[in-house]
Amino acid sequence: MPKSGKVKFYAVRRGRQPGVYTTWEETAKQVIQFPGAVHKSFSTYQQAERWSGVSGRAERSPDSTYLTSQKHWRARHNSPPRCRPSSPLPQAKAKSATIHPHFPPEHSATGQSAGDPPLSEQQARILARILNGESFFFTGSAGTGKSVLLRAIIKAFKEREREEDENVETHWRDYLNDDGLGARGRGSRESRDREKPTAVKRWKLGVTASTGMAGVNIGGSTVHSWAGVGLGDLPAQKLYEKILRNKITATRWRTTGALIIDEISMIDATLFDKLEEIARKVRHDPRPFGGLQLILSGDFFQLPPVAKGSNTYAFAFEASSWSQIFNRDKNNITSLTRVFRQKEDHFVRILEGMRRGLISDEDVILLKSLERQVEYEGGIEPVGLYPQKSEVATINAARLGALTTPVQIFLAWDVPGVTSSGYALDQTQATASLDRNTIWPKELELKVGALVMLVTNMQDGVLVNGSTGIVVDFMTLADAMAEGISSPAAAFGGAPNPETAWPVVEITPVKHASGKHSKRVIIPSMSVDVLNAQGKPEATRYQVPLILAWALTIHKSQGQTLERVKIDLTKIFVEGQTYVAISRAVSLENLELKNFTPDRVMAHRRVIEWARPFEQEQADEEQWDDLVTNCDLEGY
Ligand SMILES: Nc1ncnc2c1ncn2[C@@H]1O[C@H](COP(=O)(O)OP(=O)(O)OP(=O)(O)O)[C@@H](O)[C@H]1O
Repeated sequence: MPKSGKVKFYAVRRGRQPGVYTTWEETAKQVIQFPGAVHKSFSTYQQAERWSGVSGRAERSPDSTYLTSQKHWRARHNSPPRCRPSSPLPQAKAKSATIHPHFPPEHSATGQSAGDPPLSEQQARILARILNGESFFFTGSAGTGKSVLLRAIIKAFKEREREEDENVETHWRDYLNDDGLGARGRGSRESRDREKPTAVKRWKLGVTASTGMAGVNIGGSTVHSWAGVGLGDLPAQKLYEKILRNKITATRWRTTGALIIDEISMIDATLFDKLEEIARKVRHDPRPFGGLQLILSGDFFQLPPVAKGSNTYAFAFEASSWSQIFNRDKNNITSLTRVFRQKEDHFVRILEGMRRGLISDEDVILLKSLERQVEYEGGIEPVGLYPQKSEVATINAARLGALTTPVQIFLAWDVPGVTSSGYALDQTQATASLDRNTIWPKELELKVGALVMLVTNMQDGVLVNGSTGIVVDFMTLADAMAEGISSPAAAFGGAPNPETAWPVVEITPVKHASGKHSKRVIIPSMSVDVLNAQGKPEATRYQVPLILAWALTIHKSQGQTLERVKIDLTKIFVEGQTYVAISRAVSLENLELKNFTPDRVMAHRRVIEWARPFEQEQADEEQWDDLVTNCDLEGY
């Protein structure tokens, strides 16, 4: 159960059997599909009982309370553990505090990329397990820091890979040059015994995602391109043969130690199984995924795989090979539980219910009350989120057209590169790839007064992907500096033309983070790469990293944190869409919601059923951890 505070007791006021429950599984039985169900979570039993209005009917189940670690407990005891009467009261949960991780040198995690916050204890623990070579799937509600953790993992692997490259080079030199003849020669006993360096590099990491845009966001490619499977439509055997014909792709499969796939919720089961089979065959290794360490990230409650022709899809967790890699025995699925994006407990709780398709009557009333216009000081409007592309284009064009100030057009400069198989793209292909895989526009029309959103991180930790503002002027870099207008350090990376007048943007003040203020910045041209599977640019676009922000598709907003949001839910058409949209907002105060009705809250039934046991088990384990941390246990 995600928490900004600690949640332990579920009070059901209206449901099949009102009362207090200690597990979500029991609670869900009372409220799911019960018309008008009302429930709420509390950190103490007394509060929950009072709120439920039902006394003496608590369904406290010892079995569920001590589920996972009780295996260990029961090996020695006949009864569940109890705190000694003299034991101190439970403390605030230490594990939700932010800490700087400490690891032994061989597993040191140097942490997050520039501008990211330090990892929480839970994020750091997952990083440590991944650096120990375990395949791992980390999931979690929106805003629990999956992307932050992923960036830290990539950074740690890159550092290790550099060290490993140096070691492998030395190892080969020793292996080949021993006795001056090489190990293939007559060499000494020592040289014959020397182990041949392995082809697989443990720290060589494939950085991929299910979509091009998600891939660009983490500095990787699509998993399709990395794997050399094109659209992945052919049978596995045909794809395998295709890969063998391409030496570079086959070598990539064979030498990689670990593979990241981000936004795994959008990969369907058939592709997952095909990749697994290909991995075994290409790597000549019978283990699942050919022994490749798999690092998956994503949230199945968010956007599902894109349905093709038949309009049906199966989730990756329904793939037949999934449970060979991720299962209870390995304990290698973890849900990040602390929500960082939203600070209000109440909002976090509403989102948590919504993620599972649940909404109480009280919360419906609250969400309906958000259909109002929020007045912001300084007049910077919220970003509008809509389900459909066509709506977005119309709204932005109309709003820009209504401004009477002169238009400034910034044309992107696209530079073709090469694909991972060495094929040089032409100009049209490069532009098509950039349009498909990035949100950066080919042609950007701006006017003073336009609402814009930044589409890249500025590495300063202040201006981030998703920051919004209003264009207030156009200036050369020199003039802006003379006027004291700040220019992000990253802005100089693209060596922009000194004669060009670039947009000056008044950035929305960030209310919910300390040390951040409204400010004017000049945003010159910068660059974005679509990388091929070898990490080299397949195409590069130089452009001002802004888009019009009166309207944005919910799809493109995935992964973003938005300070001021306006959402129209009229045309919601897929499970998870309402949740993705609303969870972009950081506060209820700065959220405008149009046309909210409970039926817009849809979660996929198969995802709910799949997630329940492991989320339950994790919640129980955390309760267990609390118990042993906070209690002086009797019986040991
Ligand atoms: N350990 C942390 N300490 C403080 N803030 C954090 C931490 N981890 C993440 N955050 C912040 O929480 C917000 C959401 O993080 P992030 O985008 O990584 O979440 P996510 O789980 O990937 O969300 P989504 O599923 O919506 O894409 C960001 O503003 C990020 O800086």
